Amino acid sequence: APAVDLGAALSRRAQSMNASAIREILKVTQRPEVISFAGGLPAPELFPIEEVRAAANTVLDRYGPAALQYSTTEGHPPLREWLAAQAGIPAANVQIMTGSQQGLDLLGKVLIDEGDTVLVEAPTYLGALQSFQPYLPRYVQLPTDDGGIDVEALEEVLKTTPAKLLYAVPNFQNPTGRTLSAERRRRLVELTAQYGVLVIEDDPYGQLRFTGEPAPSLYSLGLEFHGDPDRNHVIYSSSFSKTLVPGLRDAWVQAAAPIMTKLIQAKQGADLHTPTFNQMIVAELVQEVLPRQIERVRQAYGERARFMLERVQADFPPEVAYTIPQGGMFLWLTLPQGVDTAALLPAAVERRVAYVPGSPFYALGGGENTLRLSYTSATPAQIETGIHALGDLLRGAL
Ligand SMILES: Cc1ncc(COP(=O)(O)O)c(CN[C@@H](CCCC(=O)O)C(=O)O)c1O
Repeated sequence: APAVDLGAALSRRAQSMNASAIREILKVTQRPEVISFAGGLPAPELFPIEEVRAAANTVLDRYGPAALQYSTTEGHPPLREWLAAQAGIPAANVQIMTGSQQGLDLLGKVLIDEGDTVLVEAPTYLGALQSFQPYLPRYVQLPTDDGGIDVEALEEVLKTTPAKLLYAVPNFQNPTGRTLSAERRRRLVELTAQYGVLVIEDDPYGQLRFTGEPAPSLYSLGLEFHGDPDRNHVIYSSSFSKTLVPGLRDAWVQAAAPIMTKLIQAKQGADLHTPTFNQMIVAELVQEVLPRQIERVRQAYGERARFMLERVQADFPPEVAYTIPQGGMFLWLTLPQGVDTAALLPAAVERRVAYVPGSPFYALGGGENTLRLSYTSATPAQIETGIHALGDLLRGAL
């Protein structure tokens, strides 16, 4: 039979796609003997399993077959209404997503034309790069420091470079753990409004603050600036993955009507709707269980972050720089130039410890001497052992 050249059949979009470093590493780190600081996985031992079991039963008792039937693309009304009330906006401006990863993919689909300039932090969340890549943007990297995006540099870029959108993770950024300061948030919202640049505020970690003072979301600053959710140039994306559980794949986007209309159409084409049963379960949990769970994980993650920082200070060579997060799941290491953290990973896994090499978090490459550590899914004992092993490895590599 004649062979068909299947590779040649792939679309240009498909040919531009690449694997997620995190997803690939997770396959390796599933081995029980490996202490993984790689995936931003919530602590499994803290999952509210009994509460989810009870909610599932309540949902089936209350809704019966409707809990297992097709439902609307926009999302389960009680869940949308609860989210809208939390944000102080109409439910029409809230769209449920199947994980905020789907939100990023559909926002890429409805906003990015080939060659559009997309401004991203250096480094930024590699999952966003993976979602945007198939729409063939032109990335421009924004420099960041301990206060997050350098808004002076942003202004310089905007003066010379027309940009379609800016993607930012202002709270406890993935991968650096940094937080955008309040005054820089105001400046960023003003500048992007002035130059007509849409902002995607990706905020799955906002509730996981364990120290310092909260700053207003870019979305709320945009609302203040425009006075109307349907004129807000800031799009907000968040998720129940880090505050409740990731496996139910429940998240949401807040956007102005012209964008929301297209997001819904894109979602119709993607998965029709987020699983009905999962949405109803989450809607059962948001009133009482969610606030308790947030307190629980904030406490636990704060302890684990402090412990990991203690161990890093004790066991790592002085040449290693690290960020000090105020919340979230990550801290970010910068090693001396010339160290290649991707090349070091196999030796780390041999010592039964894993991390995410930093280079995939840079849209335009670089960062070979950086790496990301997550402290949330390791117990204090595992943190002590894993950081000690990593310290030995890094000392040997310098
Ligand atoms: C800034 C940011 N935006 C969206 C997501 C996706 O979270 P969900 O789809 O809402 O679960 C994430 C989740 N990232 C984690 C989880 C990915 C884990 C995995 O690929 O299994 C990580 O960076 O390790 C994120 O950090």
